[in-house]
Amino acid sequence: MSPKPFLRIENIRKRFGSVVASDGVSLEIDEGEIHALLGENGAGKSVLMSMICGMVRPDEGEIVYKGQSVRFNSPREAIRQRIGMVHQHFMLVPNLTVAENYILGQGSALRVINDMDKVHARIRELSERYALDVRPEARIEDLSVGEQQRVEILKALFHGIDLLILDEPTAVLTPQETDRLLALMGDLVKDGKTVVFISHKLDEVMRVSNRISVMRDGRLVKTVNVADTDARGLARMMVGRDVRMELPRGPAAPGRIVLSIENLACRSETGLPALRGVSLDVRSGEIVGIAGVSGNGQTELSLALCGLLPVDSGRVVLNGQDITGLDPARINARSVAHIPEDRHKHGIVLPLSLGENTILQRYNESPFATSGMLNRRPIREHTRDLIRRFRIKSRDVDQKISELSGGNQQKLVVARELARNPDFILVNQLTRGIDIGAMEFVMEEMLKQRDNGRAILLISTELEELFAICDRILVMFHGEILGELPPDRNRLDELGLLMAGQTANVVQPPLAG
Ligand SMILES: Nc1ncnc2c1ncn2[C@@H]1O[C@H](COP(=O)(O)OP(=O)(O)OP(=O)(O)O)[C@@H](O)[C@H]1O
Repeated sequence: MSPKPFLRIENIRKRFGSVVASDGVSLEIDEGEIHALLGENGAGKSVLMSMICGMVRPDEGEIVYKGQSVRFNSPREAIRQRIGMVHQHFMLVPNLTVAENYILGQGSALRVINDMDKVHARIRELSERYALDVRPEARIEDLSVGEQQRVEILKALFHGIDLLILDEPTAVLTPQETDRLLALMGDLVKDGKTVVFISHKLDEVMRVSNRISVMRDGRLVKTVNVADTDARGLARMMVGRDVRMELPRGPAAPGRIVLSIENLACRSETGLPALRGVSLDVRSGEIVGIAGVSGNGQTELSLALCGLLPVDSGRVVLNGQDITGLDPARINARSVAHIPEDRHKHGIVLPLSLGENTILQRYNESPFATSGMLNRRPIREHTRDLIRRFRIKSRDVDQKISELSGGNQQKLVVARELARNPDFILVNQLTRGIDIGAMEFVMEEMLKQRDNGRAILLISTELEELFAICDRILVMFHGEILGELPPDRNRLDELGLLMAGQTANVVQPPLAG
């Protein structure tokens, strides 16, 4: 007889108005396994996991955990039963320390650990045991995204968990941080814990999981052993068709210089030098990639280009005009599209509707407004058109964008920005959170924009994305451009060396001008 499953979900249903997020899902998780959950954007992965951790209440169905039927009314109740979840967007209070975040709202549950010294000691102990590098006194706002994620994971361990659910944990991590996280999952399992993680990255899913469940349209398609499948088969199961791993594309035909960056220097939000004299040109009809380990000035480069970070010295010239130091609205108005790295901070306004988000920068433009009044019909028609073309899974244009799945929010940002017919498109992490079927579509759209003469600067930590659509790749290290390479996968080693800051044996780009 097979052992009783650790967690059994039976015929779970969840609707949001007319959207069926879970349509009778049954799934079993074994104790001590790493179980990956795959599926297209909006397939219902996050909602399903949120029901297990008490964030969302199912309409119907049963969750049987450690042999008992359970129904959690809040994440706190789930944590009491030793189930923790780390969400796509972290739930930490930025101006508090790590330790303060952990005890926030704990009340009487903290009787056992009733003074701060003990809390700090416990955090240090767990941090050391799992090599998490988390300092209890560190303030959340001073930490990088990768560090904040480790703080979230340690928070779950601090409260004591047997089951850890991670929602797209590697989307925001560098390759090195990803390796570290995957190793951590292995360590947790060795300590008797069970891990469920959601991902769109088939290679990492294949690397660490024991079993993989694929969801589509609110249903479970299948659960497979990792040994019985491969990336191509998984992609087909997810999307329902074969996904091309290589995009066909013709050579670029670069024209005039659209964007010219000259010796740009600026500091990060925390006041440290971030760009140390960056110079580059982007011509019409080409996609220039910026590769690099994140934290080497890419964030500051994109923020400075769209007026969100002050420039210390140097110039940014767009279509022959100096735009250095202009405010974001003025830069926007000069035919610059921006697909930001952090969509919640710079891309969308969560409490607004899809329609309102679609015209964020055009709310006083014809046909969307006349004499300061919004025209609902053209806004709705334009939004509906984008939803249809980009296959954005949504209920209605008046729906709040916060109700969309993460990948569908990203698709809306990409669709909105490309629809503005910009001369220059600045992209930082194009496909973050987007499923592999939609990724193919979004990358093809970028190539179409290139062929229509747009100038595109694509900053990415995903080398595959850079190889797939860029015409040349520049490498950033310590706030400088260290070199340039063609998008040739055979030169991956050279690219890796440049990303690590080593310039020996690498051909330098010709001097600009
Ligand atoms: N609070 C909500 N109100 C309305 N609809 C919602 C809400 N939360 C989720 N949905 C809808 O439920 C469906 C499933 O969403 P879910 O976030 O689970 O998708 P996902 O598989 O995690 O997608 P992604 O890969 O893009 O993160 C989507 O159509 C989404 O718009």
